[in-house]
Amino acid sequence: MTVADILSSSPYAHLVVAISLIVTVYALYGAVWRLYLSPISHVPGPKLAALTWWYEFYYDIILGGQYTFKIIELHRTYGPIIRINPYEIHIGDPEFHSELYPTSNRRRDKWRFYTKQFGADESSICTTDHEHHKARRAALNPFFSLQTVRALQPVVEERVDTLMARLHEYGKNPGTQPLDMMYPFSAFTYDVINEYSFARSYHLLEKPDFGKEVTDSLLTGTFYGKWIQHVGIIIKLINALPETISVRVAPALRGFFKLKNDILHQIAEIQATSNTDKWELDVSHPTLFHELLSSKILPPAEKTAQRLSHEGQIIVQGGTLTTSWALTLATFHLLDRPITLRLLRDELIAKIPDSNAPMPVAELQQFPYLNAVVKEVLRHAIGTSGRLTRVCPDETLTYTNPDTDITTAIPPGVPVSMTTYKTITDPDLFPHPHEFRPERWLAPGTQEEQEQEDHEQEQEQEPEQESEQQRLERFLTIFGGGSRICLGMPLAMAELFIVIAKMWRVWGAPDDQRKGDVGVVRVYETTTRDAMMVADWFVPMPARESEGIRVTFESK
Ligand code: HEM
Repeated sequence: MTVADILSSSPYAHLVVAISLIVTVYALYGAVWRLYLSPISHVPGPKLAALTWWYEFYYDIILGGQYTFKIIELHRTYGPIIRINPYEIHIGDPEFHSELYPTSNRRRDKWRFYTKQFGADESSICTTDHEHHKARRAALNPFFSLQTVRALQPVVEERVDTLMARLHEYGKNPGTQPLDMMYPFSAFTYDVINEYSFARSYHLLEKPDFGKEVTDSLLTGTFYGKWIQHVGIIIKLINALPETISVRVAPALRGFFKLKNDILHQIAEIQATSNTDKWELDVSHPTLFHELLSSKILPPAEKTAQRLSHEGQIIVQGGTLTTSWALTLATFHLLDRPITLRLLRDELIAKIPDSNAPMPVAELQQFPYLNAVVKEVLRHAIGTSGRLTRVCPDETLTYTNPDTDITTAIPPGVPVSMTTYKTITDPDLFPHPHEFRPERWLAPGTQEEQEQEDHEQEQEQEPEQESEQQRLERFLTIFGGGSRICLGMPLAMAELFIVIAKMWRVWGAPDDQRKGDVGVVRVYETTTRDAMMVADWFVPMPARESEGIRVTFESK
């Protein structure tokens, strides 16, 4: 059959051929543009990644959260600056962090492809425009400032005491199953963020299974993130369906919908008391929504229930799994490397003679070994394992490769990202990166010697010279950086310091029993493999077959 035969065989044949031609020419032009004409065509990287999104899709969706690892491998092949998809550049040099995420007011927008994954378009974390984000963030900041967190420490402490009581009760029953620590710690962080922000506690800590379903649904939500990012239509379709149908289509999202609805419901309740004498009176302390609804910074359009619910949703999601994973890893690593637990307990017992006395965070943060443990725990926990992408709309960034002295210009408007996981596992910065070594954060010598040394150095050195420890801290970019730095950092730090101090002040390991201990904690069939990230679902995920970080408690 000739082309002429085909064209004359159907009245639509001409149309089909014309459309095919247009699509082919368009695809060819797109390919040529991406490979040779794009403003970032000069940046090294695999041609396939520059040509098509399917490259990233393959690693993240088909192989499951693997692109972060692939990016690190690509850096080894192509150098510190690479192109990782048709539009985005990735930088693997930790020194570039302060340039990409500056603390000054240089504009840093976000990229829609990055923000899509959170499924809460009107929240601060998803706000692409720099100035718009600044306004939204300014309204949130006072509620999560260091001062507010310290003032609301009793809210955190009440939940820590409940957590401790639950663990003690658990340990009284020798026949009970080992505990996957992610559940009690997630119950704790979930209760805290809800009580702290919305004066509402779900009391997951009091539930027999520590509210496992809630933690599982939050984990499922993170799994959907990459799908939403790559196949955005999914969330649109699910949202367009009536909820009764959407929970059937995606039953794993049931918990997520409940979270959204609860938040919307609470906002409506608070809005209803506005301008009445019930405003603030029906809760134990002002809530985030009281703060936002009465904000003088935000215009009315920013105070809609829909927008505030997006803000609330991110705060609950962001405030739960990140910190609970860090606490879970702290439990494992301290028990897995007994010398670290022994040194920590020496310090806690010496500095906190009465284990029932209040432990103000500001004081705990002065304990050198506890500080080192928290930093090392954060480094292992990674926080957000995915790359953080920014767009500089009005400046040309330049990156100079320190090995070759070659400078690459990054035109305005190009999405650029860095990955904290790469930095904190870099053996040149953190030797034996997968080992738990709090001592890397301590200066050599005793604390007193070090203080003396620091003092002498201060006298001798130019003020801008940084010590090795300060340099390492600069690379501990777990909370992000610049104007978009984690909102909940002071709260997360308070939770980590208080829980680790309170727990290990009174619980010992089998070979480390002290006077006044309430019991013994043992690792149960858990190895370092269970504590390692093997997939990046924006938060780090351990191996699928892992049964979690499991321990047993034996109360005295
Ligand atoms: C160890 C615990 C935590 C880690 C490692 C962590 C990490 C991060 C990181 C890396 C970002 C920046 C994301 C970006 O650049 O797009 C971020 C943002 C954020 N975090 Fe956290 N986070 C933690 C705990 C918390 C807690 C307890 C809260 C509760 C309030 C929270 C709420 C948020 C919010 C609302 C944002 C968005 C801020 C904005 O865009 O202005 N996080 N977090």
